[in-house]
Amino acid sequence: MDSVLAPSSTSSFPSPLNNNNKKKNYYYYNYCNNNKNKNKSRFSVPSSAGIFNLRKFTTVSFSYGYRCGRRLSSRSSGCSKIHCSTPAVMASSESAASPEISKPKIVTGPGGYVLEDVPHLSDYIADLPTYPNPLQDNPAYSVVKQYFVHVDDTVPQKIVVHKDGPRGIHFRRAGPRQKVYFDSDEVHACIVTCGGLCPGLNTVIREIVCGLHHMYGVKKVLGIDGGYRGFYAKNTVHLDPKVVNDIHKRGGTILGTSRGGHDTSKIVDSIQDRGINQVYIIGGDGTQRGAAVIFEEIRRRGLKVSVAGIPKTIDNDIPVIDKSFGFDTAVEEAQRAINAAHVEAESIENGIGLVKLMGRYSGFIAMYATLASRDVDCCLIPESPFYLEGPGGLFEYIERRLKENGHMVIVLAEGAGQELLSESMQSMTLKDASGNKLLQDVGLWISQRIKDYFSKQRKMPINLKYIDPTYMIRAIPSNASDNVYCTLLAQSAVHGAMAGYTGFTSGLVNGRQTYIPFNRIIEKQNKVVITDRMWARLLSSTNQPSFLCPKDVTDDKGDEERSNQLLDNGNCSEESFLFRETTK
Ligand SMILES: Nc1ncnc2c1ncn2[C@@H]1O[C@H](COP(=O)(O)OP(=O)(O)OP(=O)(O)O)[C@@H](O)[C@H]1O
Ligand SMILES: O=P(O)(O)OC[C@H]1O[C@](O)(CO)[C@@H](O)[C@@H]1O
Ligand SMILES: [Mg+2]
Repeated sequence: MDSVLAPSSTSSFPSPLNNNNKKKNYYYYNYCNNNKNKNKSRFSVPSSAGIFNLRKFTTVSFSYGYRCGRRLSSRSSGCSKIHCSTPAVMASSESAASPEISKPKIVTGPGGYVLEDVPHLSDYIADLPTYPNPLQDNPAYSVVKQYFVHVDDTVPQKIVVHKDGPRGIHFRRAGPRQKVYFDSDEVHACIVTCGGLCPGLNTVIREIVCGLHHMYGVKKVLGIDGGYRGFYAKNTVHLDPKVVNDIHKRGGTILGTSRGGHDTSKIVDSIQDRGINQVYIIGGDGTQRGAAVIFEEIRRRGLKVSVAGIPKTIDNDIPVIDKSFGFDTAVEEAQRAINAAHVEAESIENGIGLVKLMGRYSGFIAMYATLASRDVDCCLIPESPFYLEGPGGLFEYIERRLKENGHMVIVLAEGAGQELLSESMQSMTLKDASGNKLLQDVGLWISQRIKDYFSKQRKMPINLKYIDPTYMIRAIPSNASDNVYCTLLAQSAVHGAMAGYTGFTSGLVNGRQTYIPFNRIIEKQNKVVITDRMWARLLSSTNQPSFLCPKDVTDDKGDEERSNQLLDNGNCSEESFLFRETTK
C-alpha cells in the first residue's frame, strides 16, 4: 500500500487505461482539480503491474495540482526537482495551470475501512530518488527488532466499535520507513513556532534538531525567528544539538513566536530562496491553517519541500489528536492556583476563591484542572452556558454552598460566560493580529457581579479572592510526561518528512503516533461536549448544577459534535449531542 502513497516507483507511472473497468483488481487514480469534470483525468492501473501493492484496497483518490512554478530556476540545490514532462504528473495542461487545493487522499477497504492518508512528495514530483534509511546502521536501533514501520500500518480513529459497525477512519502510522526520500546531506530543514506559548515548545524544537542530526545525519537546520513573519522579516538562527542541548528546561520558545503576519507567498519565496526542503511548523489551529496553505503553495510550485506540522495548543482545541503537548503540564500548574484559592477561601468566613484559567473557546484546562483538584465546587466553561440570577442560577448555587460549607472554589475558563458580558457591557469585537476574538476579563467581571449581588441584594458578607494564573500555566517548562510526548511528536515528524510525506500533522491518536492530513486538523475546533460522560463526571465531582434544562439539550444527530476528549478507556467521545440554546 505504501508504494501507492509513497511511490518510489513513481519514476514509471503507468499509462492511463480505460476508466470503465471497475473490477477489484484495478485501482483508480483521480487527478482532479477545482474545475472538476473538465480537468478530471481518471484512469485505472492493473494491480498486476506490481507497482501499486494495494492488496485488498480498491479505491485511491488523490489529486495533482501540478504546475511549473514561476521560480523554477531553482536557486538552491535543495528545492525544485521538477519534471514537467511526466504524463502522470501533468495530468492535463489545464490542471497544470490551476492553483487548486489538493483533495483528501482516501483509500477504502473491506468492512468500511477508510484510510485518510497524507500527501507525499512523489504525488506531484516524478522520478524522486530514494535512499536506504540511515537508521538501519544506527547502533541505537540495532537491537530493535522491528524498527521500521510496516508500510500497511494504520491507526483507527475510533477504537470502540460494534460487532457489525464499519471499521471507520484510519490514519497512517508514524515512524521510520525503510526508504527515505532525502539524502542526509541534501536536507536543509527549518523550524518555526507560532501562536501563544505552551509548555514543551523548546522540547519539540530540541528533539527535531537532535532527531535530524542523530538519526539522519542532517547538519543544516535553521530556526525561524518570531513566527511566520520571521520567514521574510527577520534573521534565522543556526540550530544544532549543542545549541539546543538545555532548552527543554526552559519555558517559552527560544525561537520566539508571533500572531498574524502570514503572507503565504512571501513565506514560500523565502523557503525557496534559502533552499529549505523540510519545514517543521509548531503551532495551534491557526498555525496549522497557515501550514496547510504553505503546503498548497509549495505543491503548486512543484517544490521538493516537506511540510510537517506539530500541533501545539494549551487549550487542547485541536481535533482528532488525543491531547496536545503541554496540556498536562498546564493542568498540573493550575493545581497550584486552585490550591491557593482553596486555602484562602477556607480560612475566612464565606470565603470564595475564584480562579481563571485559559480556554478561549474550549474549556479542557478548566475541566481537567477541576477534576484533578477535588477542591472545586463549580467549574464554568465556554461550552456550558450558565446564568447568574434566579432559581437554578449561579448566585443561588453560591449561596447554597456557602451556607453548607462556609466557603467555595470556582474555576472559570476565560471564554466562559462571554455572552453574559457582552449583554451587560458594550459588546466589543476586538480581534488579535491572527483574527482571534479578544476576550473581556470574565474573571474580574464575575467577581464584581458576585460581590455586588451578595452585598447589595442579599446583604450577606462574602470574601472573594480572584486569582488569575493564566499566563503562569503556559509559560513554564513541560513536565516529564509532556517531555516524552514532545519527543515522540518531534521524532515522528522527522521520520515522516524524511520518508517524503508532506502536508501532515504529527499527532497521537488512541495512543499511537500518526500522520494526519491538514484538512482533518483544521476543519473544526475540539470542544468539551457537555452531554458526554466526562462532563457528567465533573458535575458529579463538584456537585454543581448543570445550569441547563433538559429541553435545552437537543438530540440532533445532524448537529452532532464530536470531541476528542478522553474517556476512561482512552477512547474518544462519540456519543455526544450538541445542545442549542442557553438557559435564560
Ligand atoms: N486561516 C489562516 N490562514 C493562514 N494563516 C493563519 C490562519 N489563521 C492563523 N494563521 C496564522 O497562524 C499563526 C498563529 O495563529 P494564531 O495566533 O491563531 O495561533 P494558534 O496557532 O491558533 O495558536 P494558539 O491559539 O494555541 O495560541 C499566525 O501567524 C497567523 O497569521
Ligand atoms: O498570547 P495571547 O495573545 O495573550 O493569547 C492568549 C490566548 O492564547 C491561548 O493561550 C491559546 O494559545 C488562549 O487560551 C488565550 O486566550
Ligand atoms: Mg488558536
